[in-house]
Parts: sequence; C-alpha cells; structure tokens
Amino acid sequence: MTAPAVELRGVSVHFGRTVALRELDLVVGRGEALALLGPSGSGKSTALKAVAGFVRPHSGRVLLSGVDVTDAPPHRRGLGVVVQNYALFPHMRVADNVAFGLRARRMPRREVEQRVTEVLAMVGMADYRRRYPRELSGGQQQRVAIARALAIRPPVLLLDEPLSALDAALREEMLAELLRLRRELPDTAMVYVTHDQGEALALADRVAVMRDARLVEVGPTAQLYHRPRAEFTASFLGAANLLPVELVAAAPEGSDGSDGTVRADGLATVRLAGAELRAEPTGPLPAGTPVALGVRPHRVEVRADAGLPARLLGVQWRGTGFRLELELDDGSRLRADVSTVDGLPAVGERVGVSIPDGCPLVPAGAGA
Ligand SMILES: Nc1ncnc2c1ncn2[C@@H]1O[C@H](COP(=O)(O)OP(=O)(O)OP(=O)(O)O)[C@@H](O)[C@H]1O
Repeated sequence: MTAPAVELRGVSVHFGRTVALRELDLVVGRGEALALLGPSGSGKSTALKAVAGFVRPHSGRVLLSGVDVTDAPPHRRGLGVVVQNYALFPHMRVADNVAFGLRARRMPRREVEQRVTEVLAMVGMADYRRRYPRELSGGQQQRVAIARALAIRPPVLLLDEPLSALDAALREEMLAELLRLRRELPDTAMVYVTHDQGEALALADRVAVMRDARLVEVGPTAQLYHRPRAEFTASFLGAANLLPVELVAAAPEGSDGSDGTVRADGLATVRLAGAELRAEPTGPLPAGTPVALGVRPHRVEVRADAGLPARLLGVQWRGTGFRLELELDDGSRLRADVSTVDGLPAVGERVGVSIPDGCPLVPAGAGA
C-alpha cells in the first residue's frame, strides 16, 4: 500500500503560552484535496505551516509519503506553497519567479524554460512572462504564485487562504481555475486552508473542521454537510439553525429497531415546540445529554396558515430571496431562506413553520 501524501501524528504547536495546535491527527491521501476549515485563530494556518516546515511542532510527527520530515527544513520537503498575499519576488519577472525553485534545484536551463512555459500555460498566464509582479492584477499575481508552486511538480500543494485577497468576482473565477487544476493534476494532493465554507464545499474531497486549536470533525465533504456529528460543524458548514429538541425515541446502541423505539429507517423521534418530528442521529446520543436539531435555513418552510406556530420577527431581502427571522412558541429562534414572501403576514404577526423529517440530530454543545 502506498503511504499517504501527508500524515500528522499528534502534532501540537505552542507559541509561548499560546497553544496554536493541540494534538492534531490528520491524513491526506495521494491526490486528495483536504480543506482545513474553521474560524479565525482556530489553528488552520499553524497546521499548514507544520506540514510546510515553517513551524516546529512542540510534540508529534509530520510524515510526507511515509517519510518522517519533522526535523527537515521547508526546502527539503519538496512541497508547493501558496499563501494569501502572493509573496512573489517583486524585483523578478514572472518567468524568473516561476523558475526560482527549479534553478535552486539546479535543473538544466532548457528544462527550466520548458517547465516555466508549461505551468504558466496551465494557469493561463503564458502571455505575461516578462512582466513584473507590480504590473499584474491581484488575481494574476495569485495565478503566478500557483504556477511557481506547481513548477517543481510537488506531490502536495499547500494553499493558505489563496483567494482571500481577491474581490468576489475574481474569487469565483479563481475557484473555477483551481477546480480545473485539480482535474489536470489528479495525483497532486491539496491541503487548502479557508474560513469560507463555500470554497471548502466546492474544492475538497474531505473537510477537517477546526476550532480553538483542535480538530472538531473530519470526513467526506458531503457527509460533513448532510450528516454533521458535531453541533459546531452543523452551524459552521451550512449555517444550520440549532434547535434544542427533546428526544422522544432514540436508537439504543446496538438496537435493530425491533423494540419499537426506532423505525427501520433509523430515524429518531424528537419533540420541538410541542410537535413531533423525525430526525436522523448522526452519531451516538448518550442518554441524558441534550440534543439539537440542525436545520438549514433553506429547508424551513413558512406559511401563513399551517405548521408549528411561530412569530415572524424580521424579513431581509437578499436579492435571490428573503431571509426570515422567526420565533417558535417555545422561544427558539430560527432563520428561514425563502424565495417569496407573497401571502405571508407582516412582521410581528403569527405564521406557521414546517421543518422536514430527516434533519441531523447532534449532541448539543458537541465540538464546543
Ligand atoms: N507566530 C505566532 N506567534 C504567536 N502566536 C501565534 C503565531 N502564529 C499564530 N499564533 C496564534 O495561534 C493561534 C492559531 O493561529 P492560526 O494562524 O493557526 O489560526 P487560523 O485558524 O489560521 O486563523 P486565520 O483564519 O485568522 O488565519 C492564534 O491564537 C494565533 O494568535
């Protein structure tokens, strides 16, 4: 079996008294794209720097293709690195920026030429090789930075918020470019640091959610989106409403459902504001722990006449639709995204809310 592209084993990083990363275990397969997703200060960049060799772990090991590189300097790790502010050499032309790592490796001149041409074409910058970085737009500089990182044909490309300095339209364009690059380079693993869930969902095969220097949850992107195990994941990835519910009938561990507590489809029954709903436990729900139902705003239906009784607290127009703020009769607040407010009463009036069966059920406070 081939070794994974990247392996972090119990990696902790301290900066003075600050613990920036706490015993992180993470594996990235060959050719796999993993997004490190989390709020500011959660330790994402520190994890990436530990892989790159820019910070020294306090404890734990870093392996690349099965080789322990914990003590190796960055330039001996053979990785491609792209950071948020491009960091091109300002006094060098585009072609020389891209050739830098190849020359440092003493690659013959002709091959350097070929490789520079190849990677600049790959990022759509073939016509800009004689420009200086200051003569390029932000998006173009970032393309050159990616070309420079790819020039050495690294087995792993590390990207730290590569789109965060770009405006919204350019971000979209670059995201599409990165997706195309992924298809062109199926053997290159990517570790992608972002706080933007949209980027993580679009690019990653798997997502690792981080919070307060810890890994909260890691799994295939769609699984984390649809079946988060932690409350924090549900709220961060897809901005779910987290509604405290009462568990009426759950799956006892090892139950096949024959005792009548769970139906054959594995859904549990919960009570929300006096009504019963069916929900999907995404992991064990230890007896007696409070549980929360993760309901994404676009799955909430609001009508004038039917459903759970609620009050409409506010309406925001968002161009593509409306975001409603609601309060159920038990006091829980929730957001709903709807395409029209036709037929709904005014703010302050009573409405009916319906929540579909099958929403994920998580232990309240998990991942906190
Ligand atoms: N060189 C440093 N010296 C001291 N503290 C640091 C250093 N680098 C990071 N930290 C601290 O370590 C913690 C994790 O930082 P890190 O940059 O990994 O977070 P992040 O999740 O990447 O955040 P952001 O999205 O804001 O970049 C933070 O509390 C940060 O202040």
